[in-house]
Amino acid sequence: MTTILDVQQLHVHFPVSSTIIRAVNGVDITIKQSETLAVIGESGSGKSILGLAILGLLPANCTANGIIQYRGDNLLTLPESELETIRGREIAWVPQNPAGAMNPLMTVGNQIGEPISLHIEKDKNKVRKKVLELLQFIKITPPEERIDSYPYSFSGGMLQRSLVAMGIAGRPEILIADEPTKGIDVMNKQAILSFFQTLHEEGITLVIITHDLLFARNIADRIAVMYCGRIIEIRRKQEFFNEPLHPYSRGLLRSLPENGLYPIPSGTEEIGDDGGCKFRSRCTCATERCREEPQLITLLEGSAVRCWLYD
Ligand SMILES: Nc1ncnc2c1ncn2[C@@H]1O[C@H](COP(=O)(O)OP(=O)(O)OP(=O)(O)O)[C@@H](O)[C@H]1O
Ligand code: NI
Repeated sequence: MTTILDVQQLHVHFPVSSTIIRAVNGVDITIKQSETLAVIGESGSGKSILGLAILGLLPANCTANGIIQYRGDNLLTLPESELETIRGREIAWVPQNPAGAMNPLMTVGNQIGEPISLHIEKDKNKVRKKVLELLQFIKITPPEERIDSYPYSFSGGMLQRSLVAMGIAGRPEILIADEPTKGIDVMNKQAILSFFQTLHEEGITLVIITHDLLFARNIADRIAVMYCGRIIEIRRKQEFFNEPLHPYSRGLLRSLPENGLYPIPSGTEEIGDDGGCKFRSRCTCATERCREEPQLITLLEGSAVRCWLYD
């Protein structure tokens, strides 16, 4: 399969008072055209910052280094004007927090239509027709009655689905969605799952950032696990759920209700940036060697783990 996005040695650092938060700390990941990749990992592991770095939407108070190769360009060094033409049209972002992400003073229809009129179609009537189709697709019905509504009149699930519609309105090659199922009920989750499946069938490359392992299992071709700003395991979905390799991944799966809800132990000591494995204070398999940072060890094509157990 062809590579659509190649991230190499990505670092995103936030200098905060006397220290540096290494939100993304050396991520290497190759995303294949038309695959669905789920990025999982606990809160603060750097998932959203990784997504924002790809979109060129990082906050101003950070520094980013490395390579994000897309069609011959390093997105990290591309001028803002060029990033603007890529954003929405080629790579789109579905942000977390639907309520905060929409403009309360603009109708939902106009917001969904914006990427279409920016990138695809100037004719207002044709844009409206496309927005109606999108509303139908995300099951906000009847579209004719909903298109001129303001966000306050939508439920959380409807707003979340509207954000997905905004993301796909510009017909992007790559859609990156940040926690698309957060805080929504089972019905809405099911609806989001089926839109993503349809998009996947249409060949759109999907990167889904999620806490929800079961959602990841339903939707993904591959699973990438982040821990402290690094990818510690990336595997085909089936392999990952059958036999997770990294001790942290094994802990994640054991914490699922169906596997007994065993919690991952919290660390006994705070591990600073001493160059060793960040998980070692919580790891039951840790040895002396783990004071040294493990490399990402490639197992098969597209499959790797960062742990000395597999060296
Ligand atoms: N604007 C910022 N200034 C300083 N630190 C930040 C900023 N944004 C994020 N961080 C830090 O970067 C790290 C990674 O954050 P990120 O939002 O990517 O985590 P996440 O994996 O998406 O977490 P969650 O699952 O809670 O969304 C965290 O330690 C966070 O505190
Ligand atoms: Ni996040």
